[in-house]
Amino acid sequence: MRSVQQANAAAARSTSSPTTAGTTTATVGTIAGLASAQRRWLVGLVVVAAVFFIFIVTATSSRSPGGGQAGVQSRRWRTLGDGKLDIASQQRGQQHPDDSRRSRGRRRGDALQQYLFPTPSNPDFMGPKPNHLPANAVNTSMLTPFERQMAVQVPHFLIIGVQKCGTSALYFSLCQHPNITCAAKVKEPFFLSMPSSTRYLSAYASTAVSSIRHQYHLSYAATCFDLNALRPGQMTMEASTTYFESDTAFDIISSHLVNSHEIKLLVILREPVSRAYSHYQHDMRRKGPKPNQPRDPNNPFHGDKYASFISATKDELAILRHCREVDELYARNELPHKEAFDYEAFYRCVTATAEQYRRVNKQALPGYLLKGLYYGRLRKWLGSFPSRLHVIVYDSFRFDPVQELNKVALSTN
Ligand SMILES: Nc1ncnc2c1ncn2[C@@H]1O[C@H](COP(=O)(O)OS(=O)(=O)O)[C@@H](OP(=O)(O)O)[C@H]1O
Repeated sequence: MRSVQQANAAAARSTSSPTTAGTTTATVGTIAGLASAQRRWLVGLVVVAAVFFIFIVTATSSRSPGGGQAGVQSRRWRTLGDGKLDIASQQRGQQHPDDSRRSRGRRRGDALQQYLFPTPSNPDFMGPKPNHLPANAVNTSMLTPFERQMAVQVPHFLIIGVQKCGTSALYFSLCQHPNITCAAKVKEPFFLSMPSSTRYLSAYASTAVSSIRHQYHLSYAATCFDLNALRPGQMTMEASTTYFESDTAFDIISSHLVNSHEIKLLVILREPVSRAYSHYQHDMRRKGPKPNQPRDPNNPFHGDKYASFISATKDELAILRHCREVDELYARNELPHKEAFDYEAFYRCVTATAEQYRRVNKQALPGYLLKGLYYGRLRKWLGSFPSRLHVIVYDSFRFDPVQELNKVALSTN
């Protein structure tokens, strides 16, 4: 038997065959030949390019688990300048769990919203100064041209109210129109009745700086709409039932939006007692006691006051009666005023007494009956926007929706 050393020596001889050795020698000879032919610079260049290429590939893959595409994406996100939102993780090279195009658009819109209309949780916001945006304001020029074009599409028409008058049915019916894009994030964004909207706008009201108006529009659109879902050339719509009775919304629409935009307003009104009862049922469903759950003593909707519609409307009815009596005194000339029925005075009395009630009881009235006093508000809106406001009667819409929708289509062109 051969020894182990003899076997290893034989194996070593067989692996370093004469053919391989010959090839290696020939290659070395060729390179040496090239060098000797004064092409050494070419070889050097090829080696440097190869090393550079390997370095780039390694660096990109270690920064981004998703490969080169995610690397590009993280740079794109960084341009928004946000360090608090998901963008921070994008900067670290991590992809958001939901990284669809739609989701990215939504997050971008949220970032925009936070910078232009910061919430109390954003301590950097001290109120804007004329001609001076907050230092950390988002640079809206970083939006893509498509997003800019889409974002300035402030709603072409608004459903301004009234709560429990069929606004949802109206909104979703109009959404089915082929010329309307329903890209709303929510049906009721309440954007124009938010106090922060007035604060922002009032600082700029006198400056008439078009870029500020542009930013306002951007932020409004970004709040209402999923920017990626908007389509060029289509109308957009927003529905917030608080606008009808909100002075803030009225002021913004009349001082700002109507001057810069062909906006149309829709309001749908319902017989006030049915509206009141629908409103009461809505509140009880959301805030009232639930079966198999203990009653909360701190929740007024769990107490006796809201146990029935009659008891829930007792205080509001008392206010209406009180103000009506005041008016009858006017009518009998027992007060210095000579007018017969003075609705404005009646409405002022109701508003003032409801405000007094809120201060004394530290709680606002739910408005089951008071929200049905349409006349005072309607007069204000119609007085300012006679050609822009289209009024729909709930019963007509309920019984012949097609005809009413056609009238809306005509009124909004
Ligand atoms: N198609 C159609 N036409 C007319 N009315 C309809 C329609 N669909 C629903 N409803 C009734 O509308 C009431 C809800 O109104 P809103 O959608 O404005 O409510 S909300 O303010 O958005 O919560 C609510 O009234 P009540 O049932 O009396 O509560 C709905 O029944």
